[in-house]
Amino acid sequence: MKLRGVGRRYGLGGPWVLRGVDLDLPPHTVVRVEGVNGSGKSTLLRLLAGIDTPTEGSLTGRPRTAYVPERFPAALPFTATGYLLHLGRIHGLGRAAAQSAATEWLERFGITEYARTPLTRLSKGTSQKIAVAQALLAAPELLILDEAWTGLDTAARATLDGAVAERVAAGATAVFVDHDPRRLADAVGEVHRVEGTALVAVEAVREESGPRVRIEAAGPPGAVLPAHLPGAPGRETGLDSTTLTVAAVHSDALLRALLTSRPPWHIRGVAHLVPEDR
Ligand SMILES: Nc1ncnc2c1ncn2[C@@H]1O[C@H](COP(=O)(O)OP(=O)(O)OP(=O)(O)O)[C@@H](O)[C@H]1O
Repeated sequence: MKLRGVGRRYGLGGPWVLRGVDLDLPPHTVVRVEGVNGSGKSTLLRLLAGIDTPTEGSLTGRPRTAYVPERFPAALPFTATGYLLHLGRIHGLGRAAAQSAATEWLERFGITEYARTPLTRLSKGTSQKIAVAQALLAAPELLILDEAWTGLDTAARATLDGAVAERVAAGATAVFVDHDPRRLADAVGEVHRVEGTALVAVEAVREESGPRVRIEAAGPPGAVLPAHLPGAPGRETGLDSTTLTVAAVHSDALLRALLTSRPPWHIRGVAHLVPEDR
């Protein structure tokens, strides 16, 4: 998805919260959005999620999108499963697929026992698990997470981290805001900061100066590597294998992308590079 000249202000003649925002969301990428309190991070995420529209400028190329808002509207008249089924249908799943996805995500978050509990009777933590589960149900291509980890226990945070990694390895883009600067630190590919009304790209210094990993991969005869791979690895094609070099922060996502591509690639070797190897 591309944003060009996007601006948002609230009310007639209110101050601009965001203005002149240009942003490309590449596949296979985790994008962190930073900024001080009240700077416009949630405003940007709502625009990306498609639940708000810009006052000016354009968003093009809308992928299948799912969104975890900063605050989950817990007063809805559904049971946990009823809500997940409803959202699954909204995300385009058929009845059976929505049912099995709802069951799977209740299990993954360890809340199967609350399947029939009304949302209004769930604890804050369990409600937040439902808020996250509804976004993961239909394998979105763009996953927008506004402080989605807040209120989750340690196990659920790890489940969400793993789910983000799965989606990104499968080609999705994940955009998130979180108060913890270490959140998804090993997976973040791009950082953007809201400064004033502008969105500024933060240099991924860590990527350029940090450790790198070399992966030797072999595909079936004639197979071509996907054009977009996590971390945009350097490629060297050998006789019967390809050597990919990538910032270590992207190596897990790259390995997953190779192993889960169709047809899958075989991993012959993985080496951590020390600076003199480069
Ligand atoms: N629906 C709205 N109506 C009017 N003003 C709004 C609305 N939503 C946000 N704002 C204003 O827009 C500005 C940016 O708010 P936003 O919630 O996007 O910031 P944020 O960076 O996400 O803040 P925080 O870190 O506190 O969550 C604030 O001044 C806020 O008061």
